[in-house]
Amino acid sequence: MKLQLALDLVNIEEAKQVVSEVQEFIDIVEIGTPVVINEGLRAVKEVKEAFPDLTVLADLKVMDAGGYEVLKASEAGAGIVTILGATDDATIKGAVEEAKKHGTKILVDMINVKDIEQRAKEIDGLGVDYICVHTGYDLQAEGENSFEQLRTIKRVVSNAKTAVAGGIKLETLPEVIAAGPDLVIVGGGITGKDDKKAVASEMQRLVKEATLV
Ligand SMILES: O=C(CO)[C@H](O)[C@H](O)COP(=O)(O)O
Repeated sequence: MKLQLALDLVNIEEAKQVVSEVQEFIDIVEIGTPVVINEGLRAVKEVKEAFPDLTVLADLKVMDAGGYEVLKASEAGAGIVTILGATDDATIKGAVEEAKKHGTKILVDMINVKDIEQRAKEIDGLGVDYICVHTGYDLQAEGENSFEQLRTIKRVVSNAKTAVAGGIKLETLPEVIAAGPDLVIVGGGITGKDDKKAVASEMQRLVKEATLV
């Protein structure tokens, strides 16, 4: 089980500052969609250059032109690129094909997919690396989370690894870990805390403990 830090509401300098505080406790650093919108793929490039030992995920949430967008993110240094599960199979296949040329991994974000079970089964046959259930900010604000969806994909996905994102906090992490995802993605649960190091350290401890069981 791995821990990914999601950076969403920062610029490049702030991103580097946060990563420098918690880098020893995380496996993957996500350059979130708002950061890419504000700063472009330069954010991926600069963070990868500053932290070459960390895998950088570019949260592009690709919906079309899968091959081209994966190419550009890979050139910038992304080790993982996100594609939306709600898009068509052709886009996902194009992304997977391009990713293989660069050794990049594809994480499919199932945000706003209505029939998670059916779509996860379909996507699991397309050669992607991760299938991720995700409750976005707008539904988090309505009190939703992805924990039940995580149990669903754990049941039906057999090729890809599983991931979960959306509002995970230190207090809810044990419930998430109990469902056994391969990747736990945490944004505000770390970045919103005064002592980011302490929270990230404790999260890493819980994730590692579960991995050893
Ligand atoms: O992709 C995202 C929003 O679309 C976030 O990166 C993801 O939800 C994790 O952040 P948080 O833990 O703050 O919800």
